[in-house]
Amino acid sequence: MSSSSLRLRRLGRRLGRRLVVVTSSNESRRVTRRLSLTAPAALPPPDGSGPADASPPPVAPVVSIRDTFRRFWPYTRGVRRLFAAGVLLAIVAALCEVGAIWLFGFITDEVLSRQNLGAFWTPALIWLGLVVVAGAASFTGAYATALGGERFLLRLRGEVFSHLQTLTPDFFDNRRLGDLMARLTDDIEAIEELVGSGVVRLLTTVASVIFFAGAAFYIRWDLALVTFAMVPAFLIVSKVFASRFRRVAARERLSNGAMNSVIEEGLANQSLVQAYNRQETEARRLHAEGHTWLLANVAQARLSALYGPVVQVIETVCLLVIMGFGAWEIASGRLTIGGLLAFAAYLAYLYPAVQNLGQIALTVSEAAAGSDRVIEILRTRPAVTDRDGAVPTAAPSRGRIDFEEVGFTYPGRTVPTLRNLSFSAEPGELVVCTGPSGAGKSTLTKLLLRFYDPTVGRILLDGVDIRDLPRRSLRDNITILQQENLLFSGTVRDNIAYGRPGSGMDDIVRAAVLADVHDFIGTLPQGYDTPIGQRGRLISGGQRQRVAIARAILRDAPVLVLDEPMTGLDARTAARIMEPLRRLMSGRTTILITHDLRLIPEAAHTIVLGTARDAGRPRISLFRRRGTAARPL
Ligand SMILES: Nc1ncnc2c1ncn2[C@@H]1O[C@H](COP(=O)(O)OP(=O)(O)OP(=O)(O)O)[C@@H](O)[C@H]1O
Repeated sequence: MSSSSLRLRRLGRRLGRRLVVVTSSNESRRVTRRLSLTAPAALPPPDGSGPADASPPPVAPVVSIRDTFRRFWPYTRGVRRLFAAGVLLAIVAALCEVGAIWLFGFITDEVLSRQNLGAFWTPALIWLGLVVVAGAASFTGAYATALGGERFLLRLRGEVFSHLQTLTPDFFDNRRLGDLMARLTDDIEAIEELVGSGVVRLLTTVASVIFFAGAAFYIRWDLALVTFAMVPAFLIVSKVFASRFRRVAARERLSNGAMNSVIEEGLANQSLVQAYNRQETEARRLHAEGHTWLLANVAQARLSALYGPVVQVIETVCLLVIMGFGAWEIASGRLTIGGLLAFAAYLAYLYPAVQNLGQIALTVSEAAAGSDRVIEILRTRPAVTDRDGAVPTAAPSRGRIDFEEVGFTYPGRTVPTLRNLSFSAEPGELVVCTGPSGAGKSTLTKLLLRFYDPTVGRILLDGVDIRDLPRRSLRDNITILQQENLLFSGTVRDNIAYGRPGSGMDDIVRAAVLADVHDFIGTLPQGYDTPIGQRGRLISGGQRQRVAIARAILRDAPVLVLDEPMTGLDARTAARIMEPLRRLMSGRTTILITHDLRLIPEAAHTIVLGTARDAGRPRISLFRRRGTAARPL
């Protein structure tokens, strides 16, 4: 085999491999990662109005590629210029490559064949110039496309996240957090690959195919026709391998997900694992999942390794065909050696571009599957919305609360959780809500915060039906303190200031003093700037509770809901919290949910809720009034 044909083969192989193998494996990995994460999602009703977020998670609907574009193309506003620049610059780079290959043929004929060094310099310099321009264009184009794609992702992710924040907590109770996270990451990337960089890739690949095929035709149209007959072979091989890649990569993603959950669970529950001496069990679980992952990866590697030689065989057949016909054309004086080499080089660029087209088609249809899952979230309506013309309450409100004949049944349930619940809390008054587990005490809080609306009856704040208030205004008037108070992983100061963003240090310290946590904060290494770890795990339960009380004091809302504030605390810690709690409750309308009847002062109003065992009876079985005076604990 001549050195020029060897060079051609190498050139063809290198280019082909670069454009084909890498793309295939990366794409299929990405695509299958998404497939493996496909999880139950809510199906919108046929009228397209979307499911309410309280519905159970069904399967995501199938959305056509056109609908996907219609839905997400508006998000490219502001970045379309970047995408257009990406396309134009990629086209410039491709044109430069066409020119460079032509010069390669020219140098072969005019310089090498004729051994005329004088004719070398000008084309060599132009070639170099073209390569520099192609490099600069391709760099800038890739940069513009990446920038556009990332901005698109940022906007879409922000939009989906904001929408998720409008959905009631029940939506999240019915979903797997990991699945939602996958939608916010992988699935949104899939949409970008379809609507953003996918479009750029498609246009530039089509342009490349036209340029390289046109150039090959220009050199020898009959030879081009013969060699183009080989194109379907690339497409078939590409398709066969891509589908296998997808299946294998899907297995890899599945086992990767399973392995990650074992790691996540094991690490999250470290104290339980160690306390129960289950380290070996966890290690065995990880090994089992890791082994499945290993098998899937080996299968993937096997396919990748096989793909190269198969493509190489087809390339060699192409090359031999070109050589055979080329030799004949050269012999009959219709083609020069330089022309033949340039022709072969054009094909070396053309074949991968053609394969890329097949790959794009696959990616596009798979990416549409990911976009279904995001559309499904965007279509989900909040179970509770603001009424048109809802007017905010006076800020702050007086804090009078009325439950009037309130009844509530959770979506999908038949037995009501609450029935005929009526009580009033005057401004500053304490109402204690007690009853057995499952009686609906926390449900009452959810209704007050409008996470749900009552099925019957109504709830009033200062005499206004809370359905007539914007939810933001309603919730600004209510502070909730739960059994397990949720803290963030920031500093103590961040966590207290969360109650009222923009609070000054003086206010934060005052709240901490009232919550009896200031002295403790003083013992921390960095005082108020000490990080408190994930969910505040670096401080004790009682300390967490007092930080949460400081946060609630800073928030300074007229209505306070305390949901089992002492649960999980020992008697001494609970006693320590009493005083700050009293200060917090003082002057606020307080609904205290508790099992602990010792907490109930004589003067408080008490609501006792019934349980499901009270078959046939109203859930709210008793409303007792022990007194009328409003008194803190
Ligand atoms: N999101 C939900 N969907 C369906 N049913 C729910 C939901 N949340 C709670 N329930 C049901 O409603 C009933 C009341 O629950 P709730 O949490 O209000 O009880 P609770 O009195 O606060 O109980 P505990 O004292 O144990 O905290 C329970 O039977 C519970 O299973």
